[in-house]
Amino acid sequence: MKLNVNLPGHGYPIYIERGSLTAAGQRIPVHRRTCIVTDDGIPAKWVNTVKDTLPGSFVVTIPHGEGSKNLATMQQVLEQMAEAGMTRKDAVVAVGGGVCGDLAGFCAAVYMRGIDFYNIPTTVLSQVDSSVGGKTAVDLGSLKNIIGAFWQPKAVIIDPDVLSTLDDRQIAAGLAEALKMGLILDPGLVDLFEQDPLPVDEIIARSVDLKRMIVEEDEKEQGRRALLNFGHTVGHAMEGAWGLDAWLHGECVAAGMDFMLEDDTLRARVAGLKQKLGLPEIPVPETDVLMDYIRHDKKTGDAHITIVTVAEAGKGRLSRVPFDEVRRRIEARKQAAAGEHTEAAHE
Ligand SMILES: NC(=O)c1ccc[n+]([C@@H]2O[C@H](COP(=O)([O-])OP(=O)(O)OC[C@H]3O[C@@H](n4cnc5c(N)ncnc54)[C@H](O)[C@@H]3O)[C@@H](O)[C@H]2O)c1
Ligand SMILES: O=C(O)C(=O)C[C@@H](O)[C@H](O)[C@H](O)COP(=O)(O)O
Ligand SMILES: [Zn+2]
Repeated sequence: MKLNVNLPGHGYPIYIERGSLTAAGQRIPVHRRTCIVTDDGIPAKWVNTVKDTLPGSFVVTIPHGEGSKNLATMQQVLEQMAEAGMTRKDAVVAVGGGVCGDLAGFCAAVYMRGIDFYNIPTTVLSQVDSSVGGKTAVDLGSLKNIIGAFWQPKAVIIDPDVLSTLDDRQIAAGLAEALKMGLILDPGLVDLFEQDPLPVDEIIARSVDLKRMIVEEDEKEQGRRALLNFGHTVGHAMEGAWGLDAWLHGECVAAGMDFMLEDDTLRARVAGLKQKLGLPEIPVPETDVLMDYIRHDKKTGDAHITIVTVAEAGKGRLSRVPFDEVRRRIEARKQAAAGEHTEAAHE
């Protein structure tokens, strides 16, 4: 299956095909030098399959995990690109999850003020969400994605076969972003999560298409693209507050959605789906700590913040609210959770 992201002057194809890794060389034009950025948790067989199809390519491997998504690692990658003599005519190819893709894409965006970038996502999360749309970034301390650029890839190659080596925790965390996509845009996608076994290929294809659609509509997040931030306002804060490698991004997004669901029946349904996926219950940090992180949310301005709420599956809503509305929501959920625990103890 091939989708096209139609953007003025810099549109690109997304290939979704089992086995497409072996054909990467047919999708990526020959460059003089191609820097493949990967991490040390990604099975070598996937990286070598790509490398073997790309003449003139070399591999730069970063340590796995969110702890690598920073300026220090980025500098090391850029130094290796410079040492290899890469020019403006060369390309960066990410083979990995969202960490590799975000960091490699940002390297491509700034190296000699911008060179070609290709994304080959190898996690569920990166296949359903991060590989498409051109958000590239690194973290600053424990503040998520504070330094970055919009830099669209030239092509995205999604091969669901690579997920065969991914562990269950990572699969669940990636599916959380797909569930997010359904909750804001597509009730039919949410329904897919009720099926057994989970129709993972269909979930991937449908999520990617939704992402394509919203990126075409609002490439630089001036409006509706912010819907994709559902669960992230509190989720990013939880990620930072517990330390970036304590919980996975997708797990925190799943936890963060709870604060922004506006209907009890839907909240119960989502809780059931999260449990079915095996997503963890993440303890909620101190409200003041969360609020300190939320002050750095990219949707904040002066005393207000844009939040994404969902009252009905498929109907995400953006609203500009006073900053303290987020505090109120966090406190309200904490109180509700405390009440549920007391009730359970009395049963
Ligand atoms: N740019 C965007 O639009 C966007 C969207 C969503 C998330 N993100 C970012 O993505 C990051 C999370 O990405 P992620 O969930 O892919 O995590 P990740 O990149 O850390 O990958 C997860 C782990 O899986 C391993 N791995 C990757 N592919 C594998 C495979 N095929 N088999 C076995 N192991 C494999 C990696 O080594 C790593 O340890 C976060 O930094 C988040 O902020 C960005
Ligand atoms: O593509 C987008 O737009 C998203 O918001 C997707 C999110 O899943 C992703 O985590 C993104 O990096 C968060 O955006 P940020 O601007 O808050 O960093
Ligand atoms: Zn996300």
